[in-house]
Amino acid sequence: MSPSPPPQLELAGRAPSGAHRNPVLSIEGLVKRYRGKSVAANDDISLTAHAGRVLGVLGHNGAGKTTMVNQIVGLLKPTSGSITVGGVDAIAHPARAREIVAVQAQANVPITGLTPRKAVELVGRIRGGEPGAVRRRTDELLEALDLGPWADTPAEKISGGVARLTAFCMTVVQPAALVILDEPTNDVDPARRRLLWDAIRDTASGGAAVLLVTHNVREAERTVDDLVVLDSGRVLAAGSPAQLTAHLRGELFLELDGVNLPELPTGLRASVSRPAQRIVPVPAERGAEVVAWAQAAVGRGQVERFSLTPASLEDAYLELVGAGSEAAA
Ligand SMILES: Nc1ncnc2c1ncn2[C@@H]1O[C@H](COP(=O)(O)OP(=O)(O)OP(=O)(O)O)[C@@H](O)[C@H]1O
Repeated sequence: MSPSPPPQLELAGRAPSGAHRNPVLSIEGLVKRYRGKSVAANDDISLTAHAGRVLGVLGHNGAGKTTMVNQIVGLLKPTSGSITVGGVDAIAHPARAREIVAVQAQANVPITGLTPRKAVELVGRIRGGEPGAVRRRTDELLEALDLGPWADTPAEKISGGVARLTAFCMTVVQPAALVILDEPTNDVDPARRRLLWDAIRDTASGGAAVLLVTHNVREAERTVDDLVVLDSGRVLAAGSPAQLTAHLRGELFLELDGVNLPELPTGLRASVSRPAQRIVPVPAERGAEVVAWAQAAVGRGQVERFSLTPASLEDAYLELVGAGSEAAA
């Protein structure tokens, strides 16, 4: 049985209860066509981001995420549509809008000649922080991300992951109304990635609207309040993780790993089929039967490993953008 189609979901980041009436970022009908390209990189995107909330933007390679970010910060001029940041028309007045935005770009800013601590303090001072406060905030961030061992190491000797975390600290060392993070977890090890997700939540708790661009659907599920799923430049779905997965309630997902996978039980069909992996939606009432079937297949050596779990955001995402997504692999 294949999962039922996703319901019509409300448009991105709309305040769930009217509690967030003043969006920090509001995008309406955004279109960007690169010269010489027939397909729009952003095709009628609308979304809002609110203070105190994390808005995740999910989408696989080429979905149009970075194009959207570059327009918000004035690096690219939209073909049409509007972008309002803190009440300022960000297309007409990009410099004014940028004053209240902090961005961690996909590529790290080079900090050659500095240490992580010096780089973070320097940005804090450049952005108008008082020296003592910047020092304290830098210490706090370095500790929160367990960067102590590298804090005073020359940039030339730090790893990609430490450089990525340093770039995050540089972005949030001074408060900003809108914080944009473009793939902040790239290259970061699993233990520090958890710390980083906590730090991202703390950034929103501190009052910022956080726009988080990520491929990491599994981890984003625990961090974001609202989500926008982009595909081929368009908003495919938007809402909270609970809204996006609601139609899959009562559905379980069987994941099978092995090089000689057997035929599935009658009536079941894989939604993801890779050479040594299947992901199979299973109605909850067939759970016990399917576990017995999978255990028998393990006994015969046809399945190396299996799991049966409730639907996750990743399952909903795969259903939306298609199983071939690199993002979800
Ligand atoms: N400067 C450019 N000129 C022409 N086409 C571009 C340019 N930058 C991006 N594109 C195209 O626009 C589309 C969206 O790209 P974009 O980089 O915004 O996607 P993305 O979701 O950020 O992808 P990724 O996750 O790989 O960074 C792609 O088809 C890409 O090839």
